[in-house]
Amino acid sequence: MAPQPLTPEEIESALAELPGWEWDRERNLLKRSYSFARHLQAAAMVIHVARIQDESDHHADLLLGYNTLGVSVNTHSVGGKVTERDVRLARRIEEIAPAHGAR
Ligand SMILES: C[C@H](O)[C@H](O)[C@H]1CNC2=NC(N)=NC(=O)C2=N1
Repeated sequence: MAPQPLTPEEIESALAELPGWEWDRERNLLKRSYSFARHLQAAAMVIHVARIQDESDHHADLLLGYNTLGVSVNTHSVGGKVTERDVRLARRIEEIAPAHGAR
């Protein structure tokens, strides 16, 4: 069943428990930027996030920089809106970020 787009209140409520994540209202997506001491730490996190995304069949856009990793996500199947699937992916990524040295 297609996930329902979240209301602004639901998004803000979810973000309250996702430090560092923002709702880009213009592009209607959730985003977070992580920074690292070393490039390879950022690159290693990309692989881990990719595995999580394939497991959950929900994929963010990832932007790997010198010592940064940008994550932005919404749900394509409902026309690019923020749903519970995006919040769930953000929570999973937050769970693994500290072990990668992400700040
Ligand atoms: C066929 C496959 O299950 C779908 O295309 C999945 C893949 N990953 C996805 N990722 C995101 N962000 N939104 C989707 O609607 C989506 N759909």
